Amino acid sequence: MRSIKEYVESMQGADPLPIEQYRRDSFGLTCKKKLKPITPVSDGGSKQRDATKASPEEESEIGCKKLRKTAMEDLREKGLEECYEQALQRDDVKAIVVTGAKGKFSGGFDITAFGGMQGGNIAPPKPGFMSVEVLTDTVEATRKPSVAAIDGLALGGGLEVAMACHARISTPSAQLGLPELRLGVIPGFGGTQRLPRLVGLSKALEMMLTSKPVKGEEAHDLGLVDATVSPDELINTARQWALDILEAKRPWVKSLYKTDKIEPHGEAREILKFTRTQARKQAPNLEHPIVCIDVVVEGIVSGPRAGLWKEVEAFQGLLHSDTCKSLIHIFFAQRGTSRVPGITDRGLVPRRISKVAILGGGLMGSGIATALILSNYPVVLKEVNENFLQAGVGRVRANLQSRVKKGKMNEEKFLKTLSLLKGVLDYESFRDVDMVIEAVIENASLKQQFFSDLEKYCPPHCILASNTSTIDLNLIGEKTRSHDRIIGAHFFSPTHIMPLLEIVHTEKTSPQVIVDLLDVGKKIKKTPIVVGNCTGFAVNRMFFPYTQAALLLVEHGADLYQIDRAVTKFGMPMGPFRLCDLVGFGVVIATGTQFVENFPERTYKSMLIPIMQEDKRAGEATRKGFYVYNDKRKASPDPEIKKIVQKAREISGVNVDPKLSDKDIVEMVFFPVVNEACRVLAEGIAVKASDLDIAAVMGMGFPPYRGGIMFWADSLGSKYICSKLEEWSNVYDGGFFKPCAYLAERATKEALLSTLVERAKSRL
Ligand SMILES: C[C@H](O)CC(=O)SCCNC(=O)CCNC(=O)[C@H](O)C(C)(C)COP(=O)(O)OP(=O)(O)OC[C@H]1O[C@@H](n2cnc3c(N)ncnc32)[C@H](O)[C@@H]1OP(=O)(O)O
Repeated sequence: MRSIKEYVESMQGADPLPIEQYRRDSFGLTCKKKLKPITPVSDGGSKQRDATKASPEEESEIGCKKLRKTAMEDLREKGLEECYEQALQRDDVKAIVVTGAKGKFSGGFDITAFGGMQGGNIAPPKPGFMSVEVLTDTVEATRKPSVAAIDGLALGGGLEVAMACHARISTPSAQLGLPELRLGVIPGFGGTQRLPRLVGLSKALEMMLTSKPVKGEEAHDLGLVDATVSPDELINTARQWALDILEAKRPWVKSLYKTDKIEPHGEAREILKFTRTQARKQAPNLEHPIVCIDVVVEGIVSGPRAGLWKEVEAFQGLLHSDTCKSLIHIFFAQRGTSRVPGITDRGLVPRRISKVAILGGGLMGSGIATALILSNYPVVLKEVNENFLQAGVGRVRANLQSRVKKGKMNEEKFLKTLSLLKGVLDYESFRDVDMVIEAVIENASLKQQFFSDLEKYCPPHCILASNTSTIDLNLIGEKTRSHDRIIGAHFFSPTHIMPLLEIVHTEKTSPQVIVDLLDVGKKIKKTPIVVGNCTGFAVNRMFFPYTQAALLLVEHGADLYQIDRAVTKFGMPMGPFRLCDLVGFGVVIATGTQFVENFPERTYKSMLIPIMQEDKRAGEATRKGFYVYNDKRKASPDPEIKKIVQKAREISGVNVDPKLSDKDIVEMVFFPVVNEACRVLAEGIAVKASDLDIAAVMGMGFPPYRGGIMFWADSLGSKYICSKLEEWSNVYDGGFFKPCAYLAERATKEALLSTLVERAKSRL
């Protein structure tokens, strides 16, 4: 018998491709490294090469240049298909191992190519080329066995290639998943058909609908991979496995035709019914989860080949949907937030932050402390007295315990993480910290005092950050001489969960300090947006008209519960009144006052909340706000509210309008938000519109499948939005609805709001 090397051609480095650089490879999947062509393996194991041909590096260079063409041209020119053709033709190749390089398998199809196909710049692929012709009729159907050797990520198209192989070997830490639904499409290379046949309907639907990957070990338990081995053993095990298949020592499995994992008929029907109901309930505005279920069903009912063709057709349709365009925009916008012109392009290297201090152990301070210790930062938490300190430390402990309860953390890790927290009552432990985050109540003079203390006790290099959500940072730092190291680190509650971090800088904040905080933000797994200094910064300022518009509408006759229902139906996690209850009327009034003082010409002064306070209502905490709350914090409309609203209407003396439709309500609530977002952009508070999209999605819960506030606005058109605002501005007193100059100018040109052509100098 000949040696393994003589039989097996490893396609290592060829296809599918490693994830590291995430560039488009020659068959449309993402890769980092340049491609290497197939390298024949001789008897002695040494590599042979035809000297008349280009070196592997030269060839891969050519391959990479070709990548700039269309995804499908690339696919046809030199990709999996061609590599397979070569491997199938060669007599010395008896079996095939498909793998990535440098510990990565594949991140899936190149998402940038989606944009090209949507815009018509990239020719759409021939229907079924990859899923039927290449993967099913070549890779899976061929007479030479293929084994996928998976390390690192195997996502989307990458996993779909692996599933077309006759076996899969992975490392225990590899991550395998089909996250296409997160992008508004469904798996398009046969994943909807093969995954249910490998892991069963129930798990396959869960993996696709949640987009969550599984680790190698779980994948093994599920039957998605056939064995897990260490990275060192991966290729050899895969080679041996392929040989074993060839020699009939192991089964030659075509996963497309497996049936043993699909649940029995009755059970399958129940699973599908339940999943469909859940999908409709959880995402009533989304079509693609239901399409995904339909495609899976087609395969079960009419056979996997029919399922494959339905998948091809459905994928093409979804690719051009608004949902897909929006979600792809969000994917890239999120990754673009850490690229800050004038800051991150200076070559600055983030300094090491070894220890952080937090001032104030309330809800925000304890949440920030939790986020930091979870990422292994030692934290000093200071409070003013023992009681407050114990309460703060207790909150951190409770945050961690909830992770233990959910199985996200074991007891040992819990104790180790908590040991990183030190509670103190004085500033002594601040002498060697690299960063302080102040998280005390929103009171400018109190904050000024604290910052002047910090300047005395902290080392001169220490970053002085404030978690203020509205107060001007220049005011906070007024009594210090440390303006270059003062920065805003605005977290969102609940801090250890919410993904957004708004980094606010003044004209004097040093770029190094911004780069340092960006790095900390990344390490604690937050998405940072860097913005300029003003009242409310970008997120709160942009969204202050959200509540204001809702109050205005109620005083003008709208039903407040209808407003909340219309806004939730649009896709927000909760309506403006439910949000006010959650935040508490104290905070709503405190932040509202900042806006009334700073932007008097465009704030709507409603009496509704002060009257509610007189009625001893403060929001959810007091179980009474716009809603009443039971023991389980379930909100129910309160019939008593009518009287309070009536009183507010009488004080305002406004005319009551005819009934508004849900569409009117959504527009009247969100167009003022768009208007303020335009101001924020025009003033240079935000560097790019896509940052505001991410701020809206991650800070306010704006539905990502609408692409964020500016992306959504552009889908409606600046002219339409401006005309509506003008119309309402004429009907309602005051400047609340008045379109800003930027919006009006865009509307005249019928231009996009998100493309900045001429704008005020960026404050960065
Ligand atoms: C037909 C098929 O069924 C369709 C498909 O395969 S659709 C694609 C399915 N794959 C995915 O959805 C994976 C998307 N990518 C990810 O989830 C994450 O990027 C990841 C887990 C792979 C890596 O995460 P992480 O290490 O944090 O790196 P991250 O910052 O996200 O990405 C690094 C770079 O790669 C890019 N990138 C990542 N995946 C990409 C992809 N599939 N296509 C194009 N670019 C991609 C990012 O945009 C980013 O670019 P930048 O440096 O210029 O900003």
